[in-house]
Amino acid sequence: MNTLTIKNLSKTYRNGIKAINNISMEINNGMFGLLGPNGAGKSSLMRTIVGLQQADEGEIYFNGTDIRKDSDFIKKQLGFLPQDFGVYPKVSAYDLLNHLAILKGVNDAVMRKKQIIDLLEKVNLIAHKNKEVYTFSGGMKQRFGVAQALLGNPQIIIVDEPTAGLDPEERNRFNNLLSEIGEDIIVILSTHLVEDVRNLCSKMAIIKNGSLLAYGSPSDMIKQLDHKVWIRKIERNELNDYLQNYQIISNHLIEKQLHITVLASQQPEGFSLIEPNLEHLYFHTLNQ
Ligand SMILES: Nc1ncnc2c1ncn2[C@@H]1O[C@H](COP(=O)(O)OP(=O)(O)OP(=O)(O)O)[C@@H](O)[C@H]1O
Repeated sequence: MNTLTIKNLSKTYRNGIKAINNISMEINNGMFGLLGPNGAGKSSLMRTIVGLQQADEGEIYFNGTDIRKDSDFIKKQLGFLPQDFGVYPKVSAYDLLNHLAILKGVNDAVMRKKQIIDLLEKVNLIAHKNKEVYTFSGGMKQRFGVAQALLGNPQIIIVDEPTAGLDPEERNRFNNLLSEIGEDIIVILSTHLVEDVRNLCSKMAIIKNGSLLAYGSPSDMIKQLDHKVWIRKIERNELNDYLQNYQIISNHLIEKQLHITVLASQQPEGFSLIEPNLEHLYFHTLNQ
C-alpha cells in the first residue's frame, strides 16, 4: 500500500495569490478525486506534489520519505499527465515513448521495448504505434498521455483535468482505463467534473481558494445530507425571493423549467424531498 501524506502545505505566488492554503490530507492506493472550480488551486497543488514548484510551508511524504529533501525519490515513483500535454511533431507514438522511457531511466532495451508494447496495448493504441502522436485525436492523445505517465511502473500517477474536451465515448474509455490503473497504485484525478469523481473515486477532496473544504469518502459525505435536500419548480421572477430566504444548493433548468434545490432539516412549503448526490454535496460545500 502506498501513502502520500500532505501536512500544512501552503504556497503563495509572487503576485500575492495564495494558491494553497494550509492543506493537509492523506492519500492511499485507489482513485482520489481533487475537485474544485476553476482557479481553486488544483494545478498548484499537483505541481507542488510532483516537484515542479516548491511550497512555502508544509511537508509532503511519500511512503514515509520527505520528498522535499529527496525530490528524486518521488520523481522515480511518479507519473504525471499535465493539463496541457505537449507532443513533438513528426515523432511516432512508439518512438516518443521510447525517448520518454529513457529519460525516466528505463535503461534495459529489452525491458523498455516490452514495457512500451504492454502500455500501448493497455491504452488501446497498439494499432497506432507508428503514427505521429500530434495527428492523434484528443482522446487518443490523452490515452497516450496515460501510457507515458505509466512508464517506469510508477506507484503514483497524477492526472490534471484529463477528460476536458473529450466526447462522452472517449471520456468513458479514458475513465475505465484510469479506474483499472487505480486498483494497484495511487491515482490522483484533478477535475471540476463532479460526475467523473462520482463514477471513479473512493476518496475525494473539495478545494476552493486554495483551502480544503471537505475531505473523505464521497458516499459518507453525501449521507450527511440525507433527508435534507429539497427541490421545487419555480418561476424565474421568484428566484430572488428564494435566494434570500433559503439555503440554496443550486438552481438549474430541467426541461426548460427553472428548479431550485435547497438544504433544510424540515420540509419547506411546496418542496419535495430528493435523494442527495455528489453534486448537491459539492455545491453545498462551495456555497458555505
Ligand atoms: N504561476 C502562477 N503565478 C501566479 N498566479 C498563479 C500561477 N499559477 C496559478 N496562479 C493563480 O493561482 C490560483 C490557483 O490556480 P490553479 O491553476 O492552481 O487552479 P486550478 O484549480 O487548477 O484551476 P483550473 O481548473 O482553472 O486549472 C489562481 O488564482 C491562478 O490565477
